[in-house]
Amino acid sequence: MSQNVYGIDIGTSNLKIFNGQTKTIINEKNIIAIRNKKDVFAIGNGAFEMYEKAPDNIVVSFPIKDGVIADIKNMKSLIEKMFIKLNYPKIVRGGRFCIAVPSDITEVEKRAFYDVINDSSIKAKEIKIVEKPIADAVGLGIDIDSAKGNMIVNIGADTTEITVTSLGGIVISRIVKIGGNKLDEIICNIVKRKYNIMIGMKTAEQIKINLANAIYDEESDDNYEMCNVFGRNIITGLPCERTVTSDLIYEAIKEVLSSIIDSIKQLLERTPPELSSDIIDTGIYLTGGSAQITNLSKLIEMETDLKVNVVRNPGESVVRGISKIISDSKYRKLLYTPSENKY
Ligand SMILES: Nc1ncnc2c1ncn2[C@@H]1O[C@H](COP(=O)(O)OP(=O)(O)OP(=O)(O)O)[C@@H](O)[C@H]1O
Repeated sequence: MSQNVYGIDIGTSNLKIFNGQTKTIINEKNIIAIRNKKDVFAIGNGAFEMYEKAPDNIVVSFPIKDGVIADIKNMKSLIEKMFIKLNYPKIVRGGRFCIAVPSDITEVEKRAFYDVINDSSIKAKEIKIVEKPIADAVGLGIDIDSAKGNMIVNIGADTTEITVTSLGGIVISRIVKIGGNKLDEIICNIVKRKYNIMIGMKTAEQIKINLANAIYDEESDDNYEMCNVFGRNIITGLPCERTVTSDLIYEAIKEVLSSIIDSIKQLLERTPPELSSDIIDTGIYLTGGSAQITNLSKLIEMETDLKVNVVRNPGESVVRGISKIISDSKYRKLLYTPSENKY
């Protein structure tokens, strides 16, 4: 049966919306292009096309920074226009909304996510929020009411959220401000340092997706890969092309990956022993778009001696969880309304 319900995961890099009418998920870049400081020129994937290419009168920006809303005005405009673009405006009238929020942020920051819908032109009947790791757990198919402890590590664009859940709640959780964007940034830096070539963040992301490998064996030819990149030579100022290899990318990213693993180990050390034994049994669940880095799950397994589970399309695990939560009344207890604070 179709339902007038919508689930939203507002990430730093991607905006994911579940539509209960069509039972579909859309996943677009969470970015907006504003022309002449006032007109919304483009949103989502269309605005991302313009990123790092737009003339001075068009400002292309991401309204979320480090997992929290940095620009509420643009975030509201983006959501409103996204619903119009997806042709939802007629059906959302009177709809019920569920928004996922990071757990390790302040109540004021959580309230801002709620206000994105509440203060917009969308006429919602009900708006609830759910903690992201809880939605992640439901999306992973974990029995949320069980007394068994689970560790979920969600590696997104700006953040890594590490959480231990049990009995439908969060036992401990920590957000580290490191994710896929940090890797893109250091890939830009190493290409500049090594080859005197300036590349954009989009090119760096493509290099990461094609070449990043969390385990690199210098003795083996199997993991040696390369790709051609285009940029600007900082000495001549001219456009140029250059081959970048996987060993260079490994050297660049290995420290960032090891600091993520250190944070996982720190949370394991703080986990109550009874829950630790459950985690030994079930292993760690790895989610978020950056979980797709080649061999990252294997590296975490080697470093922690724990099994690591990765699901298909890990970047949509949270929104898959929200879709289940909002569609089934048995999950209603996981939803709440944040307190009305001013920010
Ligand atoms: N195949 C891939 N290999 C490596 N990284 C990838 C791949 N696909 C996507 N990513 C990275 O995943 C990140 C986006 O993941 P995700 O959608 O979970 O983040 P988000 O929810 O927008 O961010 P956050 O959780 O930090 O708010 C980006 O940094 C992107 O480059």
